Amino acid sequence: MTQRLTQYAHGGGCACKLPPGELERVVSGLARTPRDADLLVGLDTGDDAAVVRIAPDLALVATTDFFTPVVDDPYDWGRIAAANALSDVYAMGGTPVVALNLLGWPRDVLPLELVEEVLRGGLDVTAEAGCHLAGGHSVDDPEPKYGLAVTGTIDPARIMRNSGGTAGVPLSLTKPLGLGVLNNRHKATGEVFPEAVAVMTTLNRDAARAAVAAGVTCATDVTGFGLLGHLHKLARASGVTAVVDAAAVPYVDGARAALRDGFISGGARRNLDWVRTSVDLDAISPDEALLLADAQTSGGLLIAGEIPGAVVIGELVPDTGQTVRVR
Ligand SMILES: Nc1ncnc2c1ncn2[C@@H]1O[C@H](COP(=O)(O)OP(=O)(O)OP(=O)(O)O)[C@@H](O)[C@H]1O
Ligand SMILES: [Mg+2]
Repeated sequence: MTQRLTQYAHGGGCACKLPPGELERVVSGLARTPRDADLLVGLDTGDDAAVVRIAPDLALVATTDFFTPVVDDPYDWGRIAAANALSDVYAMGGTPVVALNLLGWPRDVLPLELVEEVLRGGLDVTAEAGCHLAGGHSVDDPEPKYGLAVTGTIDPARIMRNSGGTAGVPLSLTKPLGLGVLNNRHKATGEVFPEAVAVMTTLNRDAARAAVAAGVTCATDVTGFGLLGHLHKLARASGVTAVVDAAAVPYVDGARAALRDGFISGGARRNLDWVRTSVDLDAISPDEALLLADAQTSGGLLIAGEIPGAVVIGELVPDTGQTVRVR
């Protein structure tokens, strides 16, 4: 491949998100806007998507996500970005219905054939999700960016909120971690990690369906703030403490080696700095903490409950004064 897409990105995938503390500061003013009763999920708890009731038994789910290239292959990047954008609908328990492309492209430096591959990847994944891809918006941009705005539907009585967790419930994770360190290694060396690409392009659809069917009321997806960051948000919003068994957390092959070889992202360190004062990490090594804070792209669902095929990584307990305790 002559053009390495990741070389045009200052940071890759969900690791290019604004750091969590800064994001909460900039959106806090918006959350103070008076809220209509039909806005079932708004900005209050920083949940995965907005949910608006439009009929007694029907609500819309709306979300958007886009980011810089996370892999060099344009088709794979398109698939990953689309799976990631759809994921926020699944994380609420919804069904995606229509998606619009969001595209930034440095038209002077990168050939248009590459964009066609990116968009083909996005189209294939939205089609797999049974979601229409029916438009978009494109700008000339020094840095390539791609993602989707997605609208879906949801049963208002079966929303999985990040604030819906209760003590005594197990915590499950549906995809392995380590995507951030492996993407970082790929960007630095060009090595390809097919297992990581397979994980990132897998839809969270089946996991979400299983969770909704099991009556789960609390879930989120694990993306740029890492497992520790998203678990911190979930526990804080739910008013509980999340206990994690570090040894039970699954990783993609090669993740530990990538950490050992120094391919940790700035995002992982920022995530860790953000949660450090609220999280008890005394039982694990600094390296293990970095892996748990590793910024994921198109990661799995973190579910307060159990579903077939997901790994139980801990449980929710009554609030101990800290949001997360790793043991
Ligand atoms: N510029 C913005 N204006 C208003 N709200 C925003 C803005 N950026 C983010 N948010 C909101 O802040 C919250 C956290 O955003 P964030 O992108 O971390 O979560 P997310 O949508 O679950 O993303 P993902 O799971 O893909 O990483 C969400 O409720 C999101 O809608
Ligand atoms: Mg999310």
